[in-house]
Amino acid sequence: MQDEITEISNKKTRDEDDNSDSGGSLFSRSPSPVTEDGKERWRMSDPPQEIFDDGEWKFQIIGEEVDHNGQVVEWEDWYRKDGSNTTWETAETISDVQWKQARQKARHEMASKSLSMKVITTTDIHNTETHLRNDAYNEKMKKYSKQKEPNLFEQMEKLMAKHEALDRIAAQGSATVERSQAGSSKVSRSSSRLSSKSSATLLPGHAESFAKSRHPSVPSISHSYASSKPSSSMTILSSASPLSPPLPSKSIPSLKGKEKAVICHFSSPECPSSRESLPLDNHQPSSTFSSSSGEPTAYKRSKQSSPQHSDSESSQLLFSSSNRGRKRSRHLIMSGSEVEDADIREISPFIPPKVAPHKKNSAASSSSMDDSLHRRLELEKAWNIEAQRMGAAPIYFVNDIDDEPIPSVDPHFRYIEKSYEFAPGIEKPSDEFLLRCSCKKCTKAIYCDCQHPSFMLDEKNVPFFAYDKYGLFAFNINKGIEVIECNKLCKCAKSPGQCPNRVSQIPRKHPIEIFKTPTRGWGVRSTEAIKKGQVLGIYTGLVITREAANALPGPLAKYRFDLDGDELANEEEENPSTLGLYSVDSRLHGNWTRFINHSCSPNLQIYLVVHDTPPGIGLPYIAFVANQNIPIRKELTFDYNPGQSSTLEEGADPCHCGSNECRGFLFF
Ligand SMILES: C[S@@+](CC[C@H](N)C(=O)[O-])C[C@H]1O[C@@H](n2cnc3c(N)ncnc32)[C@H](O)[C@@H]1O
Repeated sequence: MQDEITEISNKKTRDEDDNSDSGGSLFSRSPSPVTEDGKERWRMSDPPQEIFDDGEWKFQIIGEEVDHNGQVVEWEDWYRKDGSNTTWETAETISDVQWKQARQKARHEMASKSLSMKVITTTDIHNTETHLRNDAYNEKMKKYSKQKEPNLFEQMEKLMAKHEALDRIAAQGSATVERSQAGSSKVSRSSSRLSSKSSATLLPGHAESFAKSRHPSVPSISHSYASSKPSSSMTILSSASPLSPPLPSKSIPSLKGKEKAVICHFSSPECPSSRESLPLDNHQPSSTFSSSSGEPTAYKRSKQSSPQHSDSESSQLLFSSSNRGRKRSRHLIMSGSEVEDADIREISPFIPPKVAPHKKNSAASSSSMDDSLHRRLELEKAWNIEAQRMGAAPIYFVNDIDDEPIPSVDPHFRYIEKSYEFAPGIEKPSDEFLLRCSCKKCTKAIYCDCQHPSFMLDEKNVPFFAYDKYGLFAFNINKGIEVIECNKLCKCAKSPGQCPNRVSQIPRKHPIEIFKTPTRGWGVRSTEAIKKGQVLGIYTGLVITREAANALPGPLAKYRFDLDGDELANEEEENPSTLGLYSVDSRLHGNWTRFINHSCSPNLQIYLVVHDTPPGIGLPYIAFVANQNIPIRKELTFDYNPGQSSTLEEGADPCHCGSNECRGFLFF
């Protein structure tokens, strides 16, 4: 049999060579199925049968590509027993397929990565590999059925026990600190008390999907690309109150290996991080760091020991003492767990803000002051721990307008600096679908494989990058086009800073103040001047379907951002990348960008960028870039709806952007 196949394939190669000059399509190059002396050389399989059953066309796709013109396709990865490898297949003949060894291995690897089947809601069937995965998955399940079924409940119990153990350690740690600081200020005591613990919990609905995941059912082929049926995968979300992670303490287990742990108080001159970063008047929030002497308050403070900056305060983190110089890898230890992130290049300190002087000396006012201050510190702490873990500059809350200490965020809100969370039923496509390049340095887009599907082409169809050599956005693309950045799998990019085409992935370097405005709720500004073209961050949150987003009642839709790039389109312009499948909801997960207010004359604009999802599937990030030089502490704004005219529509709120070009109303 094998000889026959080899013979057929050799013959085919000879024939192809003979016809190699004929040009034209793959099919015009194929030899005639009949030889000159009238013998059958090879036989084409029949075209697909159009079987309409309940209105569905039943066919299966073998391999990764199909020809849209309905012509015969030759496949590289498989052959039939008779040696042919052409065309579409009906379900009945599919068992005949022999996978080539390398592909077989790849399929099994793909299937073994996950027990759940990915269902990608996309019209792009080229990328779904639906049959391939389905088939490989079935083979794998057949193999598994002979083995002991993995008990996922047991695994979950183990996981929960582990988290409980960590909680106990953290609780003991906090108690140790509390005892050792008896007599210190109220703020530090209450911040210990309010520190919460982390535990793993199954959210409502997940228990069911978890149980299902023990006997996952393989979605049918037609489902896989005809609908966005939720997959049976399980999600365990940590319910650790992100607002108050446990305080690190001296009783926390030490660093791995030989490195010695030192306690770093941000306000202490001993702290490597504070020494590097001070004095940084740009990094200080306006109301909290004004200093009459002109010397930055935070710097002055670092020289004195204040009870407000005691060990138990939120700004306490542990760093590895092996740090040398600025570009080192640090170990950041939080609540007994160690996070190592070589990408953390510049850790800016979270410096506890100055306490405003008490005007009234009554116990009541001082306790409410403590409470406000405490709430602000807690939120700043939670957000900055996460921002800092991602190597991003600090975030502060400032209110010079009234007594509201912080914006009202949901108690379960979780800060995410630079990625999406996905709602149950929506899965992030696996990294297998990511493009990758093998350039050493991505100096020219034309040589960078990541740019092949890009629409960023000049008039000669030559691709170009979206950023200039200084890492600034070049404003050279049509609105709505997805910028394709290199990703973690590319050869060029060991870390975002090393590739000129990973700009939106570089940790944010500008500190952010979330401040109360007189008329627009809370807004955003930076404590540093910002250059035109500087990319500031991406909108993060929970990815939900468009249907779910449309069902959100008005007030809840405030933090919704549709991933269709409509905000980029002008009235006259068609948006080329409108897929409109998903929205991002930043009510429960998100970052500082959720506070960016609208202006009819904005100083930021947005663009679409992909780096950890494939292009063209409706899951880009929304990146914010300065469209002009922005002075220090000027409010950062973007236009929520650039195509909107100023005609009043029902439900529109009055716009208070204050611009001369104000269109008068806010539209969503
Ligand atoms: C995404 S939120 C921005 C953050 C918001 N200011 C807050 O305090 O949470 C959008 C909401 O902010 C308010 N907002 C934003 N820009 C505004 C403007 N130019 N005029 C009036 N209200 C504005 C509106 O209430 C709007 O629904």
